[in-house]
Amino acid sequence: MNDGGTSAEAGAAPRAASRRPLIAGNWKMNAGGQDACPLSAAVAKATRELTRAEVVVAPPFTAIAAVAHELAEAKSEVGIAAQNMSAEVSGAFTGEVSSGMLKDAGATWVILGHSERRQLFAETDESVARKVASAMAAELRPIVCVGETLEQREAGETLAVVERQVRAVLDELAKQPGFGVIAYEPVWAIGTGKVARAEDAQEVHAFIRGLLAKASEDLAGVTRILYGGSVKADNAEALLAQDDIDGALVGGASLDAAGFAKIVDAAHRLAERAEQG
Ligand SMILES: O=C[C@H](O)COP(=O)(O)O
Repeated sequence: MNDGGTSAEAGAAPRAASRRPLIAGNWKMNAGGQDACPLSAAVAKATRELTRAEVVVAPPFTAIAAVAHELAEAKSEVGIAAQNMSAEVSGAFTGEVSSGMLKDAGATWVILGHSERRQLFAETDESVARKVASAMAAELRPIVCVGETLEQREAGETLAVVERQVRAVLDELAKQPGFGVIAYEPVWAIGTGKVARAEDAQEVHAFIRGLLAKASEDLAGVTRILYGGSVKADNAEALLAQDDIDGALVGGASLDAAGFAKIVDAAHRLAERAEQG
């Protein structure tokens, strides 16, 4: 990828055994009603044996409690993420949902700073950083999304944009290395079917790891960096095989349990192969 220069060294830390691949399904504003439980049950069933990968689903707020109940009944290891939360703990914030409410409902993860939140709901690096701090204080694991728009990419600004977004949350993530996750999602690849070339994605992931290493080598070694943007069963393996791609944040393809399970399977098999040397 030809992009503007920045200072972080790429690929600062080798793939660590502690970075179990994580495949998270962001349902976005879908499957928030009657369809949430059958979908989560189908994901649980289809991924049960794929234990080398960690699996998370992110239903809309309205379905979190029902999905948590469904997964508990199934004795499933599939985790639950919310798609957003308030940085505030409680009070007069009509329409907002706090970290405590999400935990009570059964979430242990929260997606923060998704590009749809940044673009459509005016979230900024500062507001995302506040949310990350609030989530971590409540022991809710953040999946922090970063990524450039097409315009920024074409202007050669990819690494500068990603650096700015990562730096905004670096101090928080460094407080508890490995607790939070970063998802690199080039905005032009989200929901468009235009997936980043694996080597281009790897370059940005290595760059992000280099930024983490500036805070601490430990942080760089244990932080999982997911790729997101039109990940599907047929392109997952090439992406997940990259040294610094530790999983995927899947949108559209996570609404089909069988297709989603194929992505999890790719991560599981790659991890198995890596273990066998
Ligand atoms: O959170 C998920 C991403 O926005 C990717 O969505 P997508 O897989 O539909 O492109």
